[in-house]
Amino acid sequence: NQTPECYSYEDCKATADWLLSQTDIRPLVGIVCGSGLGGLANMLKDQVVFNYKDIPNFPQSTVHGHAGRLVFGTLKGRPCICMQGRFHIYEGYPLQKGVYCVLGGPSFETIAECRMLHRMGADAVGMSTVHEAITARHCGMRVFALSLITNQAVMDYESKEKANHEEVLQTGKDRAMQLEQLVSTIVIRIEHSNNYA
Ligand SMILES: O=P(O)(O)O[C@@H]1C[C@H](O)[C@@H](CO)O1
Ligand code: HPA
Repeated sequence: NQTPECYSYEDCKATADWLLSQTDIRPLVGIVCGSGLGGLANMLKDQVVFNYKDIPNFPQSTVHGHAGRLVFGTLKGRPCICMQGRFHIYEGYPLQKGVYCVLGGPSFETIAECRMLHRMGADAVGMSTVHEAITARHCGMRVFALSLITNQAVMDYESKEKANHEEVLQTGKDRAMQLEQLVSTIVIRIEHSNNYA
């Protein structure tokens, strides 16, 4: 296993599919065990254990005291998964990040603005979501936000492309079914977790 430049959706799906095919356990909770805390995984009953080196596309633990094992099992009857060893940016792994930046709108960003935002670390730009998330947190709500990336930001002065609302609406339509399924699944899982609380 070599550290890739980045992990694509396909890489991650291959890893997940492989793991799911190896065990019937479907974890509700994931626990990442840091230095010296790998023993937490020993609390799991009915363990199914994988060494990181045997898992397709999986990074390797390099830090002393990180066993490099993925442990499935149950904790107090609830299906869980423990990572005995985690990964750090200083080990050379790419950060799987997505920074959403909000601007006031209603006009789309200029090319100069897109370039500036990109340099500042933004991966996506929009005109919503952040305000709602801030307000909801202010009210003490737990927040999960999900943004569909509907169009590419135009970064090139030579480009003939221009962000437009028709494309945004079309992509929304194209992905509606997947989003409906994703959101329903998330809602079901939230109810499920709350039942255990
Ligand atoms: O409400 P959202 O964030 O989906 O709406 C976006 C922002 C603008 O109103 C419009 C741009 O196409 O879509
Ligand atoms: O390109 C965009 N910019 C800002 N807001 C947006 N909402 C959808 N697409 C965009």
